[in-house]
Amino acid sequence: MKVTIQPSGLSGNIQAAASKSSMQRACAAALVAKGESTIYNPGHSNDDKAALDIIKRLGAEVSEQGDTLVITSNGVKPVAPEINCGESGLSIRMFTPLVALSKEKVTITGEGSLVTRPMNFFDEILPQLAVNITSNEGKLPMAVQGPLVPANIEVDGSLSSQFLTGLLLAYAASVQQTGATVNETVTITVNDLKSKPYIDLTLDVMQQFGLPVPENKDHREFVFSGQEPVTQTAARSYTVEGDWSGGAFLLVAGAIAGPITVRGLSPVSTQADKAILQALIDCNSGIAIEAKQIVIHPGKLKAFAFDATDCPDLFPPLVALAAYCEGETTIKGVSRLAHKESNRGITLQQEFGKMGIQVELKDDIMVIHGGKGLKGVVVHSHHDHRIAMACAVAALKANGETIIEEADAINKSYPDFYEHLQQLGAVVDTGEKKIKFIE
Ligand SMILES: O=C(O)C1=C[C@@H](OP(=O)(O)O)[C@@H](O)[C@H](O)C1
Ligand SMILES: C=C(OP(=O)(O)O)C(=O)O
Repeated sequence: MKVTIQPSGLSGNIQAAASKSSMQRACAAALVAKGESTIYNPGHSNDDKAALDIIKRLGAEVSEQGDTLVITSNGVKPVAPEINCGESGLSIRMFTPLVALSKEKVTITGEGSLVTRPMNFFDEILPQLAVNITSNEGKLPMAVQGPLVPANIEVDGSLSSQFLTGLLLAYAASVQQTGATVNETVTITVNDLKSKPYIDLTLDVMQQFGLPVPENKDHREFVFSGQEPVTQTAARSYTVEGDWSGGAFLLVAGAIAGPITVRGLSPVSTQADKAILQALIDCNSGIAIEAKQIVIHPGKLKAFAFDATDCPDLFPPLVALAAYCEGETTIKGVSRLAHKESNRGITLQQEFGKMGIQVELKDDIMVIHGGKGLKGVVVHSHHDHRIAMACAVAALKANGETIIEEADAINKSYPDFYEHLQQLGAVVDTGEKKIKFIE
């Protein structure tokens, strides 16, 4: 799918989409926490759909009640021999240890970029937890057979925090259901953990679903205390948070082409990408952060310095912002980008290069030479949702029309993104005819 964007000014209000990080964790927690979970504000991105399909295949029942989902689960009880994680890195890394809670052998597959993303963490770690695993040399497909038995282990957290998210949920489920560590403790020790706030989100969701929460010793050791097995748990409800990762694109769009007001982003969220606020302040955009909304408009934008090591998904919106900031913006953490949906350091360099913005990669630092104007050209998403969204936002003040190829990549995290830009007044042609109903 091609999307064409004309230079546009924005105005008005928009509600941020549901966070796939929050929604996918809620699906996993509802599966293992047992009993009934009511999920408010559920997301409908492809990654969210993948997570819902996975929990159904692992035995949960999901019913839609208006805008709400009710998930009923009796723990991990696979009803299919295979789960498909679509293109979701979080789903595969979070659900693999959960699948391994069962004694059934389950095959784990995925699609698109996921088949080339590294999973060898599991080849090394799961056998230490009594799980049989086969993989395609550290890639998909994998097959696992448990039941996983929590043990004291030491893991590497430098490639991704998502593996740790999966282990934390699996240990919590096992401790709660089998009381495996009654009278003792069990510890996951993590070396060089990156994307730390994502682990805070995991612990927050575990707590909200009544799962045992380990003691977090400086993001270095996670210590579960023993407890008696729990057979019955009370019903619970969870509201999926507004998405700071997708919301960052809206906020940058406001800083480039606003004024706009973004609602539904909680200032007290543990989401990593809330850190976009600091960059928006540092670059001199006009921003007012209120309890229930953020109002943002362009200022005399200037270059800024930012460390995105723990919030790597901010690179694409930050590059779009930096392109409009006078001077050399530096962003640290490029090495975190190699194994996302595309190799994002390179794809940002290529696509913004086409728009006339020089992006340099110097070891772990990205330098963006901004403030000289952007050309309206044809760019390509590399089938990466965040590259498509970065290009779309950058296009808003280019000197002519921008065409984004494979623009439908946004469905992975933010299917309503182009529609939201249109609602804010951007001239965006998605090739889809809109039928207007007259009341
Ligand atoms: O746990 C999560 O929800 C995520 C963690 C991050 O991955 P890494 O931990 O691999 O950096 C992030 O990039 C990804 O989009 C979502
Ligand atoms: C990298 C991403 O997601 P995941 O790793 O879950 O596929 C992302 O959303 O940018």
